[in-house]
Amino acid sequence: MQHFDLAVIGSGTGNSLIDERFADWNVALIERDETFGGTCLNRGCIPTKMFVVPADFAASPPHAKRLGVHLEHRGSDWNAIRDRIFGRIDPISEGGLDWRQRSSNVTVFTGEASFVDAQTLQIGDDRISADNIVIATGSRPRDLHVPGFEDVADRIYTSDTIMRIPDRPRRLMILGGGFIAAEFAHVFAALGTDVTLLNRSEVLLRGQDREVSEQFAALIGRRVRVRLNQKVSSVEKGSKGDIVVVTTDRNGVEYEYFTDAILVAVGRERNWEALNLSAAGIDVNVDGQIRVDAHQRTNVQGIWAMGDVSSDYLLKHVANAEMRTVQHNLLHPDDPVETDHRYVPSAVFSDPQIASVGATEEQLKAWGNPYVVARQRYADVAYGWALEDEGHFVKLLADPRSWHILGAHIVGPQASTLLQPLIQAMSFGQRVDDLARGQYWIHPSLPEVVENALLGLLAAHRPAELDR
Ligand SMILES: Cc1cc2nc3c(=O)[nH]c(=O)nc-3n(C[C@H](O)[C@H](O)[C@H](O)COP(=O)(O)OP(=O)(O)OC[C@H]3O[C@@H](n4cnc5c(N)ncnc54)[C@H](O)[C@@H]3O)c2cc1C
Ligand SMILES: NC(=O)c1ccc[n+]([C@@H]2O[C@H](COP(=O)([O-])OP(=O)(O)OC[C@H]3O[C@@H](n4cnc5c(N)ncnc54)[C@H](O)[C@@H]3O)[C@@H](O)[C@H]2O)c1
Repeated sequence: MQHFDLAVIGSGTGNSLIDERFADWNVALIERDETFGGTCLNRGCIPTKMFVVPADFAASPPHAKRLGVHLEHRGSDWNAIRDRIFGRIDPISEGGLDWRQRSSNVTVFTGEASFVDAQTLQIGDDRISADNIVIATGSRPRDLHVPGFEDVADRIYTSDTIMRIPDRPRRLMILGGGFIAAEFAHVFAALGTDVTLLNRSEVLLRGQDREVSEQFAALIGRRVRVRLNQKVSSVEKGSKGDIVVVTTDRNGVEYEYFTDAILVAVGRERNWEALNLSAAGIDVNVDGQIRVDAHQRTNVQGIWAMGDVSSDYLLKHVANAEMRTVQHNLLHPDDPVETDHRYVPSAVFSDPQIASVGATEEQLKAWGNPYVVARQRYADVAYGWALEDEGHFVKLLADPRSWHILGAHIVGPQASTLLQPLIQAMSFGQRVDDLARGQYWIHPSLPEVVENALLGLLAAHRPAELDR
């Protein structure tokens, strides 16, 4: 049996862990998928955003029209878009595997890892042991079981498969109302597909500040058919070779939709089952989330976990932060660090785009936290006039005692970019007044919408002690 200093399970964020500081370590890297590099690179963040950019172009004519420019979306070449994206990504994945296979200190195992005991892993016919084991096995699309799915299985997709389809469907039914549903609704609608977004609950992007999710639903609802509070009860082949989706609302009323393809986007499951965690005595929550402490340690000495399989956040920047914690703690066992999960931002790259960090207004109310709130419309700053903006805004929540930002929520163009100074302010404890007036804001740039939101907070609620 081969023995290693370190075994890493999963080639997504797990692969990034093994940097040059581990050159003296004998490392095993185990990946069960034929594709190397994990979700973000191959079927997650990166390809989706590479689809969003052409979609943004395709969706631009109505925006341009408001400015007096007559553009026409005369069609998009799905094959060209898809092949450009994967023509860039696939070589990165293949090159990454090739490079790893040639590294002198890393042995790549292709196969599914499962624990034999706390220091031993079985991978197919190979059995290896390691002093330290890092679990970075990520997550996968959650299955949805609907009567009739098996009859149209060749036209049911998940985020893993839909980006590589040979032809863009004329009609697409998206099941779910979260991040993935929101992003693909934009992509396919912009490129010309007739999209229906069907969600079980009454809220899209649940978990966002309520005003943001309501505005998102209103704006995306102009471009795709949004149906809330409906559950799919069955699916069958239609007489014209299409798919008939039968849904039921809360009152038991049935509806029928006709579509050419279905995208199931109802959340993700953590990849824990195959690991045989009980053989190593590793604690796991009921939903398969491996339990870790702030140092990314599981309850078993020498076994670590990071990323989607253990994190509260299924986000790549969080997986990366957790990975840096594990790296440090492996290299400096006497000086361990913790992952900072205080201000985790996220963005939904749809149209409209959404970005947020910190608490929502609903959470602050529920927690009984005192707060002040300000809203700033894009339409009321100079760059918003240039955009002839309609319906986008920044919403800020702050603590009226400390004047620290408690939550920031943006719906509109460049939301993810605009949010960054607010994340920085929260992370470094900057106060609203310092952030607003302690620096220049370039005029007349779009970030003035953030500046004005900050000034709005102060104008509405400025305490006397902040007057200078
Ligand atoms: C469509 C989509 C879009 C996304 N967009 C964004 C975005 O814009 N921004 C963002 O921050 N996040 C985004 N995410 C989330 C992000 O992709 C994930 O949070 C991140 O990739 C998780 O990384 P990971 O290393 O934990 O897992 P993964 O990258 O999934 O890696 C886990 C690897 O482990 C392998 N594996 C699993 N079990 C075993 C086993 N037993 N043995 C061997 N190998 C195993 C898997 O095959 C996989 O390759 C998106 C996700 C999806 C699906
Ligand atoms: N831009 C980004 O950062 C980005 C993009 C895509 C995905 N992600 C990550 O991936 C995660 C998964 O995305 P997602 O959109 O699949 O999940 P999600 O958790 O964001 O949303 C799941 C949706 O499915 C619905 N749902 C759940 N079970 C259902 C059922 N049985 N029937 C019908 N509807 C059901 C929920 O009501 C919800 O609307 C996200 O939470 C996010 O962390 C991030």
